[in-house]
Amino acid sequence: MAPQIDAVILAGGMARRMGGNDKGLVDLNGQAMICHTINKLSTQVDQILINANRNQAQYEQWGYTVFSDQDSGYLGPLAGMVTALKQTQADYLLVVPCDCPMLPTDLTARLLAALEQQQADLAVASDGEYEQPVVLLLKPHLAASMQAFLDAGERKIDFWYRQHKVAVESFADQPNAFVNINTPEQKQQLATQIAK
Ligand SMILES: Nc1nc2c(ncn2[C@@H]2O[C@H](COP(=O)(O)OP(=O)(O)OP(=O)(O)O)[C@@H](O)[C@H]2O)c(=O)[nH]1
Ligand SMILES: [Mg+2]
Repeated sequence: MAPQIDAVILAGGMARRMGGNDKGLVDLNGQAMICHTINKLSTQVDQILINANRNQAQYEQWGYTVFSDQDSGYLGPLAGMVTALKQTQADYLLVVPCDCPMLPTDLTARLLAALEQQQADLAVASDGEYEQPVVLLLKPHLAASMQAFLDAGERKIDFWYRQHKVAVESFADQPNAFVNINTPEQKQQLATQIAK
């Protein structure tokens, strides 16, 4: 039987480089940025959860389950991940950021295959050069270790996952897959590219 896979889209940051506007909700070519991410994921997972610390009602309008960090201190992406890991009933949790609108359509399948083949606890995507620490496939039992890491005051995601058996899956075949939008200038550049 195929494993159940939930996805959580992280939209819980302060988006300071975007000028403090909620990054998931800023317009990218006529749609909220997170809608581009949702469109990429919708056929890849059983359920999509959205992690946001403000504007929850606006995210709920699309019918997805929205939740905020258990710890409301803006502790970084791990705070959203650990909350989702504790909530999910699925076999795996796919984690992606809201600000990567060009994610691969075979992201889940390839991360799962890598994880299973290597009998790993988690899989991380790579662009061929750099690992993408907020693009992960996780087993829910990892919640305890992630919570302990946060409780110790640690925040760096790759430091956390290196404590476990990690499969790295390269998407070097899709050069724009992890284009990451942090500033209005980057958003404008991608909008122009998509429109071409
Ligand atoms: N749940 C949660 N998610 C976060 C937090 N900080 C960042 N993220 C998410 O993690 C992903 C990557 O973070 P960044 O690109 O640094 O986003 P950001 O922190 O909102 O933006 P900056 O303030 O410009 O750094 C984004 O999807 C953010 O929404 C947080 O404290 N809690
Ligand atoms: Mg940040």
